[in-house]
Amino acid sequence: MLENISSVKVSGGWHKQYTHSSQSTHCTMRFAVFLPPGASEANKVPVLYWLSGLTCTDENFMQKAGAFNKAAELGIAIVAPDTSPRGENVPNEDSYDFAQGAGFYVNATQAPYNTHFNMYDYVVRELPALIEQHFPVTSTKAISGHSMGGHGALMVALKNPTAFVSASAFSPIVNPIECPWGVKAFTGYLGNDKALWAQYDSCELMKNAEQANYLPMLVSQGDADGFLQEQLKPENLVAIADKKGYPLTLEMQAGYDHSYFFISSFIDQHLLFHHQFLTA
Ligand SMILES: CC(=O)Oc1ccc2c(C)cc(=O)oc2c1
Repeated sequence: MLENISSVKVSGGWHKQYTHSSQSTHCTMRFAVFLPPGASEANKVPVLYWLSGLTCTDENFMQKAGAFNKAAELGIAIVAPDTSPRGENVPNEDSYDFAQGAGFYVNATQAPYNTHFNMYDYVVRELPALIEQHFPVTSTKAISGHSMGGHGALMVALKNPTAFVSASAFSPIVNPIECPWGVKAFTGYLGNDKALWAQYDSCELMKNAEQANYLPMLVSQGDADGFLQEQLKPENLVAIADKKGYPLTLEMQAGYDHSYFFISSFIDQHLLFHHQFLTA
């Protein structure tokens, strides 16, 4: 049961927010959807799923990315979930990079996180099913995200190559098992089983990808991003892609940082990238 909590007209389409009771995270979840002009049961549109980064909610991308004019022009719906389960009964920590606001798009195995922190199931299964049931969209999907959400987008696409037509990311954490944010989150959510960690690591997943399942992938990275060397390490993914002939394009952008100023500067390019596969 969806509860509509806001509806605002934008770029000729509609931005709407909803809450619902989630079977994956066992709490109330919120998401936002942008429906382009003309989307209807008679004219269903494809969907770009956007996964946000640490500390974000469904609102950051929708309010700051400036994606609506181009998405409206291209006829693409955008769905932005929250970045974690939330609420009084959901475990939390006094830190920006773990627990509420930092679900890392995994299914936690460790108590007390394993009841609610099942963001992988939520974004891969529950949310798309809900979206396809309640909105005028097709089942054709692409996925993108930023930082922790860039990790989520690439990882989810690599694990589900037939569910998505393309994947992209801004400033993604491409190798979480080899960076401080990822090690902290995976230890907390998944325990010490490094084989389980590898199942959520884009570099490890790309190493094992079969050519028949390769997806077009675009990564944008600012070279003035303070997290580039310690946390993000896009060169690790590029090395694997080059070795395997995986169709990954990394675009380094001079002078850009980790913020939504960067995302808003290149979101049109990412929408055009996805559009060619969403409409193929
Ligand atoms: C709105 C905004 O700027 O979001 C934002 C800021 C910083 C970060 C960091 C440091 C990591 C991340 O995963 O996401 C993220 C998002």
